[in-house]
This record gives sequence, C-alpha cells and structure tokens, in this order.
Amino acid sequence: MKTLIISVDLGEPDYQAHADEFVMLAKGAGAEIVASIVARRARPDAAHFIGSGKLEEAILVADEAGAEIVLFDQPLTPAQQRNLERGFERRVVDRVALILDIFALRAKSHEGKLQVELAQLQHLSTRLTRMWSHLERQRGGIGMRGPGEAQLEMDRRMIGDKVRLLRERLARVQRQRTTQRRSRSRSSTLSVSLVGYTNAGKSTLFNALTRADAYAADQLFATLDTTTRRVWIEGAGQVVVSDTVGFIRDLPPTLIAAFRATLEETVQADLLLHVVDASSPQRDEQIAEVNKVLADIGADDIPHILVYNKIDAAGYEPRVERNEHGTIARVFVSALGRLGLDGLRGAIVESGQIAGNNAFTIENVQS
Ligand SMILES: Nc1nc2c(ncn2[C@@H]2O[C@H](COP(=O)(O)OP(=O)(O)OP(=O)(O)O)[C@@H](O)[C@H]2O)c(=O)[nH]1
Ligand SMILES: [Mg+2]
Repeated sequence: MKTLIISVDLGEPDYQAHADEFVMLAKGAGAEIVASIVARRARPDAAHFIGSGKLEEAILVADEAGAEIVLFDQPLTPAQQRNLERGFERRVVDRVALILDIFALRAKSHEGKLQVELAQLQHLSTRLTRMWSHLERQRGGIGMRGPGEAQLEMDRRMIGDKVRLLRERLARVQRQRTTQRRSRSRSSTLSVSLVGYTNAGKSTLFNALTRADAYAADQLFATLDTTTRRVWIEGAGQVVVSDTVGFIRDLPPTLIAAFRATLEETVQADLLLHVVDASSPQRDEQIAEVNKVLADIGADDIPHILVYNKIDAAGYEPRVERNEHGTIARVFVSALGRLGLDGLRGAIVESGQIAGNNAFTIENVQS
C-alpha cells in the first residue's frame, strides 16, 4: 500500500535511529513508502501533533505521491488522529496501531492471535469511549440523539462483548498451557528462553542452536508452540529452548497486558539468554529497554547471560566474559556465521548447573 511516513524530530539525540527503526516497522507491515516528511518541533501540537503549516505541506506531498495511507511515527491521541484523518482524507495509523498491526500479521498460534485481537480491540475501545464522552456532554441538545449516537452505543456494546468473549477463550487456552508447563517442569530438564530486542537475532540463534541437534525428538513437544524445541547439549542433557517475541521501545501497554501470559512463560525459564545486536549503535538503549520489560513481568531475578550477537558485523572475536565473581556475564557470538556457539553451549551448561540445581531442589522439596 502506497504510504506517506511522517516522523517528528522532537530534538532527541538519537532521533535518526528512532526514525530508521520506524521505517523498518513500516516495511515490516508491508508498507510501500512513496514519500516521507520530517517535522521538527519543540513539543507536540495538541490538535495535530505537527503544526498546521506542516500539515498543509504534508497533504500536498501525500496527494502528489499518491499515498493511500499515512503512518505517523508517534503515539497519537484519539483527537489528533481524528483531526489528521480529516485533513488528509486518508487513514492515519500511529506507532501503537502499527506495532499492533505487525503483531497481528505475525501471530501464528491460536493464543497469539487471540492476544493481539484483544489488544487491538482495547486500543480501539479507548478511542470510541473518548469520542463518546465528547458527545455525552452535548446530550439532550436538540438534534443530538440521532443515529450517530445509537451507532456509537452499538459499536461500544459490540466491542465490549467481543472483549469479554476473547478474555474467556484466552483464559481457557492459558489454563491448558499451564498444565503443559507443569508436566514439563516436573521433568528436570533445563529450560532456556531467548529474549531480546526485536531483530537482535534470537530466531537465527534459536535455529543455529537447535538445528545443530536436529535429530532430537521434536514430536515430544508437538503440543507446544512451534517456538519451543528440545535439544541435547553435551554436559546439560536435554534442554528446552524457547524463542520468544521480540521487545521494542514503546511496546503498547495494551499489548504487554494482552501478552502477559506468553511473556510470563519467560519467567518460568531457568536461564535467560538476552540476545543483543552488538553491531547496533543503539545496543545499550536496547538492553535497557529489554531489562525494563523483564522487570515489568517479574523476570529480572532469573539468571541471565548477555549474548552479544552479530560479532561478524561488529568486528569482535568470539569470547566468553566473566564478571568479578567469576560468573559468565557475556558471550560473543555470530548466529549467522556460526561463530562462538560452542562457547555459548558451554555457558549454558555452566549457568544451567547453577540455575538447574536450584530448580531441582525446589522440586524435591515440593514432592
Ligand atoms: N550479520 C549478522 N546478522 C545476523 C546475525 N544473526 C542474525 N542476523 C540477522 O539479523 C536479522 C534479524 O534476525 P532474527 O533472528 O529474525 O532476529 P529476532 O531477534 O528473532 O527478531 P524478532 O523476531 O523480530 O524479534 C536477520 O536479517 C538475520 O539474518 C549475525 O550473527 N550476524
Ligand atoms: Mg524472531
């Protein structure tokens, strides 16, 4: 779809990196970018986010480029979105809706689809509610009780019903998953979750780690989400490795809420491999962002290793770094170039012994 991108430079030092990331998001959603516009502002305008002069300019650009849709690189208030749509006479999609859209595209499992749909409806319903309360102030005025109001009330009720239905279905799916997880944790297999910023290379690393032992019996976990595999690692035995959803700056709260159950699966892991794109200039900011979400879902006390990936592009050699206590803190690898993977396996074995022993003790106490 022919797309106009509007990004806003609010004077942040890493504006360019944010703008580049948004272009990646847009392309990920299937946008064909035919034009882009940068607006520089000290602070957002309440009505349109960008100033009215800039808006006029952007409308001209959109017309000339034949843009069918406008992607806006910021979260918009419902009023801003409405005003912009009126000006452009096109659909305007903000950063939050774009992220939700990509999740909808990518969701494969039944549960994932339900979670995204729930987040989308909740995003939509806040917009409806505000439109509604805006009208409510005018209630009683002559001519204000027309079909528009009835339509809104109907939309609102329908969304409410749908949200309730989705919640019930999700609860059912999640109960099943908890049962599966319990039977898994009863066996003393070590569970390792790959977490990290989106595009850090988690899936590539997941494939590199699991395909190396492709003979391992996948069928045992046929009922699990496709992103979990069982592999044999010399010294650790059977290890359950999970690839997880990537994190991103400004992850919409509705999405975190909807995905809480999936994310909480991470909390159940014995060991986290926090995958970092070592070649990104934004890597420290991305590490902080991931740590924030981990803390948010209560996973910040799980033993973890920072895996500096893409060393081929960053110019590092494979190596294993320990902290001042002698514990492995960072492992440098290239998932794509298959460098440093033995070092990583060794780190999993070593860290897994500490983490796994703890898990094992707790299980012994319980039984
Ligand atoms: N140069 C280089 N590129 C890599 C390496 N590992 C992964 N990539 C590339 O990085 C991109 C993202 O890789 P993914 O494995 O999809 O990243 P991810 O963390 O799973 O991303 P999300 O699923 O979006 O969160 C792909 O184009 C990979 O080919 C590496 O070691 N070196
Ligand atoms: Mg991935």
